[in-house]
Amino acid sequence: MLPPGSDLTRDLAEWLPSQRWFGGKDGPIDELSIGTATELRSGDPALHHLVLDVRQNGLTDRYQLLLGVRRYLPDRLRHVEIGRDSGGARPRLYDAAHDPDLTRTLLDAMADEASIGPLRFRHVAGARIRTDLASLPITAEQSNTSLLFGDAYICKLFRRLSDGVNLDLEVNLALTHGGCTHVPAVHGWIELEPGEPGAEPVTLGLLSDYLHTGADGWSLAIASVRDWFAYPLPYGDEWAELDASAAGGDFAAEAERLGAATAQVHRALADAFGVTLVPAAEVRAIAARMNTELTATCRAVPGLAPHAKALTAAYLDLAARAEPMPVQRVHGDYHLGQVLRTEYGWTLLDFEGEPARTQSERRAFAHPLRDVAGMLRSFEYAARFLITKAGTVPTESGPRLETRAHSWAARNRAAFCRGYAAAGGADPAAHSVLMHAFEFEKAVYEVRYEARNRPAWLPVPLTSLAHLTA
Ligand SMILES: Nc1ncnc2c1ncn2[C@@H]1O[C@H](COP(=O)(O)OP(=O)(O)O)[C@@H](O)[C@H]1O
Ligand SMILES: O=P(O)(O)O[C@H]1O[C@H](CO)[C@@H](O[C@H]2O[C@H](CO)[C@@H](O)[C@H](O)[C@H]2O)[C@H](O)[C@H]1O
Repeated sequence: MLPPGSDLTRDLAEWLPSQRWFGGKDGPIDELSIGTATELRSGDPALHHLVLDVRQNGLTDRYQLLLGVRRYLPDRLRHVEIGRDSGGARPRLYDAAHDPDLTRTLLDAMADEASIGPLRFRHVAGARIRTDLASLPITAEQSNTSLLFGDAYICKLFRRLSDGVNLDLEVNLALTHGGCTHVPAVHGWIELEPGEPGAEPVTLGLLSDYLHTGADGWSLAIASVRDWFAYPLPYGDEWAELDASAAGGDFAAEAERLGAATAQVHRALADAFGVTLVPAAEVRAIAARMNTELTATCRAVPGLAPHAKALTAAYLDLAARAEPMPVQRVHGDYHLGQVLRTEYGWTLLDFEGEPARTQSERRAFAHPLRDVAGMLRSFEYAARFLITKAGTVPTESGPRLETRAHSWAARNRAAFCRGYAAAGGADPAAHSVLMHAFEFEKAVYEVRYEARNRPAWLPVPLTSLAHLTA
């Protein structure tokens, strides 16, 4: 049984701001109410699914919570307790995503395709969901919470809920059905019935293959940069002549394979969702929007202003192109942290798009080279990450390291583009106007993202812009 509503909402309002995934940390919670409460398991422990309506600054966001209820709380769950111990006067409450005794209920319900209150649990046709696995939450800094079920599944529980079908579910289901092997296969999902007739269900969770042998692209790339930075320079001052292929941990072959996998996923996305042509007039409007974002970001982050002229020139070139532009569904927030290298090749994750964009902006068709530009930005980031983390590179400093970073980025950017074009994607070298505009657009987004979320990282996009616009 849940405690009285007023106690529960007070406890939740106190607890939410301390959660990594809570998106409203920059302001107070004006009001918190319980939108839906669904008992998924009775007894002790009990499991309730809650949708919380959280009002801040005149806007309401919805969050989901698996609420565990126990008479006695074992030590292993103390760190996720919600509210205070009342000395036995009422049961203890906690975040049940951390309780494998309760999360098993999700697998059972997906295996049975159960409908419980407004919740529907689903599995893909013909899938046999294993229900004998205990869960472990991934502890990485994430905006959602993912549970690992043994080595078999990863279940991503979306914390802040968006209206309608989640993009990750939509894209992964379509690509899985189309036989694309560069995304983790989907096994099941959880959804909330729409509040209004005719509306789409709201996706609550997604159960996919857990690629337990995978290593993420960012870690692999950083290992390669570290190796290159530590590579001794044999010919006195001739360091500027060296290219990054000299180091043992060269990443270029992987970058090339990643480019090929990206082109194959773009082809699969085009097959699944179609391709349309944006007329030239609309391309001009896109270029104008890029410039508006640039102006707004320069106001917020003055360090961007010295690059504004070069960026505006690239947007004007795009506007002057006077050609229709083919567009399709794309990844939308493509970077090295979104790809996993397994023994079978590269796998792409997280098709949810840029977190700061609206759902319809994220679903909108775009030119596939936008993703290519996103990944090129990521090579720039990887190349400079160790430089901004002062003290991690013992050998050289300042301009010399920047030269090394530049040569690593150039080598891997070229390899990625080569792999992309060779596998049938549009050749980035033949579309320099698009590539410049898309890469600058992404860099502006990054400047804004870093200024808001990770100010210590702001020099990374700014330094790389200095190189790209020189
Ligand atoms: N299918 C998977 N197999 C293995 N690891 C995964 C899988 N999906 C996600 N991960 C790991 O979880 C991390 C976060 O996943 P992601 O989908 O990007 O979540 P979020 O939207 O919360 O950032 C990834 O960087 C990756 O390391
Ligand atoms: O992965 P998310 O969907 O949360 O994407 C956001 O955060 C990313 C950082 O985690 C951010 O990516 C930027 O930093 C990366 C290194 O940490 C780098 O590889 C990317 O190229 C760079 O854009 C992403 O932009 C943001 O939307």
